[in-house]
Amino acid sequence: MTTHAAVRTTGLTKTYGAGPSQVRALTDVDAEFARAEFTAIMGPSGSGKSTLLHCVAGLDTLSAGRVWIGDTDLTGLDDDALTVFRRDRLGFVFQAFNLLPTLTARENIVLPLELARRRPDPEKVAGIVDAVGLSDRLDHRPSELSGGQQQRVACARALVTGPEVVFADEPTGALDSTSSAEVLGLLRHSADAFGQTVVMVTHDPSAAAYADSVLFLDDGRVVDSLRGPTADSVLDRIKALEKAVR
Ligand SMILES: Nc1ncnc2c1ncn2[C@@H]1O[C@H](COP(=O)(O)OP(=O)(O)OP(=O)(O)O)[C@@H](O)[C@H]1O
Repeated sequence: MTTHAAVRTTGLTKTYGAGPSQVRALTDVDAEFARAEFTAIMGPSGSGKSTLLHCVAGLDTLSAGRVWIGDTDLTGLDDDALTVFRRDRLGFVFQAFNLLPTLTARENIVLPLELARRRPDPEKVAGIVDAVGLSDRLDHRPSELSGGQQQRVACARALVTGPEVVFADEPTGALDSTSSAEVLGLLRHSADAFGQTVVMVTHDPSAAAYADSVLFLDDGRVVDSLRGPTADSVLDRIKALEKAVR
């Protein structure tokens, strides 16, 4: 299956649990995330944002439907193939940083290359370290870094393998506004300078304004989208959705 989009879903449905306690987190989601673009996913709490991100990133299984990354049907891969695919082709940034505490910043950054038994290209690694502005903190452990610095290490780690798609789940949720701007600037740069596709879940309209477009979810369905968002236009759209739901 050839597709122009970097990431595509058809009929993506996800339910948790069974019987009366079953929760339908996503219903029949058809979505496309354009190549080399930065897309934000927004929506009220519980609307299915994290579930969508986890399903398209191969971190969770679907109940129905399909997910393609480029020409690869993720739903057709077994667990081992999926692990290798995620390691080699995707990057992840989470709200909680998820760095290994006993490793230095430098060791955390190159870990994905080591896991893939790929030799770090010193020039490339230096370029990424430079882009994240951490050259003087590389020998520090995560506990010796600020939250913003830890998240920049996590971004460098996500970018070091040159992934096609970077998935970010509330990457600025635990950061102050200055650190948030640095991390969002990095994600923007990875789309603009490296042609990477970025898909980010956020609650924050000013974070979404860094994206090329915004996909709005409500109650497990895609209900709206917006190109060229600004913080104000995103906020207006959210208010309109809230009114429509009421
Ligand atoms: N592991 C799980 N088991 C059962 N229900 C779950 C599980 N994970 C999520 N859900 C439910 O699925 C729905 C969507 O959750 P999800 O976390 O994707 O929403 P969200 O939009 O990311 O929310 P938030 O903004 O609060 O993080 C919610 O009703 C949630 O309670």
